[in-house]
Amino acid sequence: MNSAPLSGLYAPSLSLLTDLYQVTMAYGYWQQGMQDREAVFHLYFRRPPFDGGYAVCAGLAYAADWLQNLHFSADDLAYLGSLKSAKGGVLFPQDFLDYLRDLKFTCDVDAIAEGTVVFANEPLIRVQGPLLQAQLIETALLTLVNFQTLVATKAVRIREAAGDDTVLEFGLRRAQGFDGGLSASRAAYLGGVDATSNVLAGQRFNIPVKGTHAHSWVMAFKDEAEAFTAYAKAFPDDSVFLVDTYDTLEGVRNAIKVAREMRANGHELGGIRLDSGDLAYLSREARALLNEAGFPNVRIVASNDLEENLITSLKLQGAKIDTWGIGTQLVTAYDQPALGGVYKMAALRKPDDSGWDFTIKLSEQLAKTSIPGILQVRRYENEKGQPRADMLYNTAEPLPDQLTIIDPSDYTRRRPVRADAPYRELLEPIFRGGELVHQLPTLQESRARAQREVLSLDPSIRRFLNPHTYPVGLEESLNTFRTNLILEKRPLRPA
Ligand SMILES: Nc1ncnc2c1ncn2[C@@H]1O[C@H](COP(=O)(O)OP(=O)(O)OP(=O)(O)O)[C@@H](O)[C@H]1O
Ligand SMILES: O=P(O)(O)OC[C@H]1O[C@H](OP(=O)(O)OP(=O)(O)O)[C@H](O)[C@@H]1O
Ligand SMILES: O=C(O)c1cccnc1
Repeated sequence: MNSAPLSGLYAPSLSLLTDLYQVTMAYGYWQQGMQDREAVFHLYFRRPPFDGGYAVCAGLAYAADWLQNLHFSADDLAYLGSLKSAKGGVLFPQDFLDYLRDLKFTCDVDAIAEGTVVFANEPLIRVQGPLLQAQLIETALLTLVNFQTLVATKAVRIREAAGDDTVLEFGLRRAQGFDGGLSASRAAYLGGVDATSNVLAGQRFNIPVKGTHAHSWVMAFKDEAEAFTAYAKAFPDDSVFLVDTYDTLEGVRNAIKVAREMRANGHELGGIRLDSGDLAYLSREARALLNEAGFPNVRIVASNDLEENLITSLKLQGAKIDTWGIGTQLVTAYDQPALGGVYKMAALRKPDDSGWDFTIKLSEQLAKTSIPGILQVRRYENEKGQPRADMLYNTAEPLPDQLTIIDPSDYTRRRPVRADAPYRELLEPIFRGGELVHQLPTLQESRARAQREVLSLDPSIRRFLNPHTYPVGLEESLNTFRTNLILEKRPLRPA
């Protein structure tokens, strides 16, 4: 079988990271002469993940990087040129491939900063530019933002449950392939974990790397104590012993024995790790043994399919765990493996260039009907900077003096906005005319933002169980316009 070398996966051009239909539509638009008609698209999700009250957005740095490098290489074009139609002719003619070869990304992109708390229906990214380009980038934006937003949100929840304890991400081996593992490590760090076991993520993103050792280390020696002694010899100041290979509490006693030897040589054992059994009981017993032996500072690390609800439960059970090692549940977002973010067209220049046609995708469910316009998200905050309500409005239309926010699923729920209410506009310019115009924050800055933003949310929105719904509504004139557009587009079916 002809298999491409893995080292090619991160080659400069990833422009084919898309669904075929983006390219077939691009050809169709080009054939129709519609390629440069200006269009506006929004990327948003319809429900916060994990039945939670919010999400923390992530993935913009990857998306910006992908957009900056968007071009079709000779290899890409050769591949597209090799695709056949059902009748055996070429799928894409040479003159279209020539067009793609010369294509330069020229769109405007506005986006919400990574680490910002976001809610259903809010555009995380708005793209405005030539229809062909704005459409072509859909799949890549979705794959990059959906997954990282999902994992960052999961990490925030785990951080909430762990409080001030240390959280380590151990997921690479269980992640969805190595790109999934790499972007999950990044998103998990953005969401608040303290370190990762993923060394490539450490190198690429400057994330602290940490770890213990595996059961195989213990199995490789005559007995557990010998294994611990050997590990301590290799890492006299960085040892955490995995104590459950044979019998956990016996393992703790062996760890104490070796810790005494280490102390005699001027070193301190860093910690022990529990990886099976009743973690509440075993951690309490282990703590007692360590304390009695004069090792109150030896940390207790726990792992084994942990997630936010288990951490909460273990804490309620009085577990004495200082550090949580979390793999599978975090990097695969186990309880909700996809965010479900979508990318919908919201405006198209009229063919005669005389203004905008605002576009809508209808659905049987009002909640799934898209929002037309060139949208901005305005977040109203109280004096302490705590979010109170978000308003989506159409920047292509003048705003009335008196603003009212309408719940789009129930127009009787309305909130007048005080004229002096402080607010922030969340979408900020990232690309103008295809040029990056924004100094993207470092991962560490986005992580700090996520922590600040989550803390500023009301606890009723942060709680895991039946969280309060944060108010996100449409500015009244946008809501009226959308309602009329729905009525105009929906066929009248006589009873
Ligand atoms: N006190 C506890 N309360 C609730 N859940 C717990 C507690 N202790 C451990 N768990 C969790 O229970 C799940 C199953 O643990 P189980 O005991 O079946 O696995 P195990 O002991 O690790 O088995 P194995 O040796 O096969 O790995 C894990 O997700 C673990 O984190
Ligand atoms: O449970 P997770 O949240 O996914 O965390 C990662 C798991 O990966 C390791 O187990 P594994 O059995 O793969 O290797 P080991 O022999 O080192 O325990 C580790 O011991 C954790 O249990
Ligand atoms: O360092 C560890 O303890 C570790 C790393 C990966 C997976 N599980 C545990």
